[in-house]
Amino acid sequence: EAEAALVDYWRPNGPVFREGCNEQHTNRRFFHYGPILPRQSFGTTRSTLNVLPARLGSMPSAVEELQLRQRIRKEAEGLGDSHLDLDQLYVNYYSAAAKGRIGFHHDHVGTMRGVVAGLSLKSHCDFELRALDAELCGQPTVSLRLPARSLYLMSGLSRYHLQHGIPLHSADRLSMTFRSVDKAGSSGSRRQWAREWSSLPPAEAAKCRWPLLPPEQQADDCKH
Ligand SMILES: O=C(O)CCC(=O)C(=O)O
Ligand SMILES: [Fe+2]
Repeated sequence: EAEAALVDYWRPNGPVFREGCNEQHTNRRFFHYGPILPRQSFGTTRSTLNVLPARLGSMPSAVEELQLRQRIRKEAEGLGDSHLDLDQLYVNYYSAAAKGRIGFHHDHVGTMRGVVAGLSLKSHCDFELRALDAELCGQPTVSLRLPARSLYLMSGLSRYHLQHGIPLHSADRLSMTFRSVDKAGSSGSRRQWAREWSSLPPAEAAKCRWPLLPPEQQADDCKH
């Protein structure tokens, strides 16, 4: 039931379909929540993410109602990442008809903290891992089956060393990838991370890709 609601929300021609965008090279429909992303960091397969320091947008209400972040944190306990805010979310809809896939890449190290968590919904898929080490070049990739309704966690080797990718698949799949913005390790100061979206200079704002949901109202706003 919960899975059906999530799949329905992001389905092709569903309620938020128009707010997503197609990733040019790999035909995924893509929705993003949390930090503001600079436009120029899109379309590369090398690093998926760079962020602009300002307040973070909210998570979709279904994510909070299902307590997905709390549930993932529980599963990731013991992986050595003590700041699992999981405040950045990519939702990818891979349509079989559109030949959706994702090429080999590393998730950005430096702007995103250690653990990356991914949910696979609607269909299973193959998840491929490869090493770039010269001595392992030419070795076959490692292929894992991610079952439908499963969670994977990348840390250590899979996060920092190997690249991952998802090849074409014969059924539609929806994935939700959660990460944690590394505010401490980034170039943004505390004050910059607290910036309201409305205070971004127009020239800077024009170069951004905006999350689908704005920040939650601050408690102070409600008191007036
Ligand atoms: O669809 C997935 O599970 C993987 C998505 C992914 O690797 C990414 O967004 O960086
Ligand atoms: Fe990735």
